[in-house]
Amino acid sequence: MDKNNCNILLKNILESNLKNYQKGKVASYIPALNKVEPNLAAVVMVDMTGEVYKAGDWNYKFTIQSISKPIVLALAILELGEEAVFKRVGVEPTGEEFNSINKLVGHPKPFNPMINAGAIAVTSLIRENKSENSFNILLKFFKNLFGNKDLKVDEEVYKSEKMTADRNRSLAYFLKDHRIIKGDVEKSLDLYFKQCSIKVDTVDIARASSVFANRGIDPITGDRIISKKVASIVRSIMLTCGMYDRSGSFAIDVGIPAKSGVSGGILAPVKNRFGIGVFGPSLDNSGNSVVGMNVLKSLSEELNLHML
Ligand SMILES: NC(=O)CC[C@H](N)C(=O)O
Repeated sequence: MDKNNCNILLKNILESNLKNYQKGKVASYIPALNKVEPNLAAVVMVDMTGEVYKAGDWNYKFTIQSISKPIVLALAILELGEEAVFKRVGVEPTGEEFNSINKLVGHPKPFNPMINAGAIAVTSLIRENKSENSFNILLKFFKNLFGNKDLKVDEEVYKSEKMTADRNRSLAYFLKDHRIIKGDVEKSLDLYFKQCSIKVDTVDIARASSVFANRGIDPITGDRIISKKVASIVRSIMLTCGMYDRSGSFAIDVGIPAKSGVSGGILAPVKNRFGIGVFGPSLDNSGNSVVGMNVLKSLSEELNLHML
């Protein structure tokens, strides 16, 4: 695709969808997230030759939040194998909010790894080894997958979440009581808060997305980061569960696997075509970026990206 034309297309799509930020709200249940300007917006695409197209506030930094969930899922499967991971977490949608406790009662194995309960269970599987603590193992994998050696934790957001995470703490202790989490609960929670607080920009999100789109190979460096099978598992779970209880309507409208985070990012890999990252901090009531979803819908229509 001609680079100039594609950059213009992205700019036009972003501008025509920007006003939708007024239909949502910036997350405030983690107090440090509430400081952002609601009308920031960005879209970045990486194609399978490694070309990068971008528009808007693409270098604005935000915390990755739930977009870390598919990444840690990939790491856990690589470290422990599919069987061990899916013994602790399922692969079915819940139709509930991302931090819901409802479905755990009577069914302590979390429904899927994209909701908080399932993600905390997956994070608890990342164990330290003789030479490295579990956060370093996790961060090293993120740096590799994002092609960015400078990734680090936003300390303010990390502390803010840690101090206000009563819901996540209750989910984790419930999982421990049912032996879904086996180790130290506070350690698993701390690792989860840190993974959610890693600072990224929309280019980082698009690059990580391009690895999933390119079936495990980074299109910019040509390095294999994850196996084809792991890329396929993660894309599949994103399609059915990545947008929480909007996943079904998002699949109909947009037709691209996607994972959102409460700071406003969405990672959306289009197999064999593009890694897409979008950003807009104003959220709908399911916790998904309003501008981000609209931009993805327009892109899907303009570039014929719907998979079904
Ligand atoms: N949907 C999200 O991005 C949620 C992530 C956030 N850190 C939480 O656990 O509540």
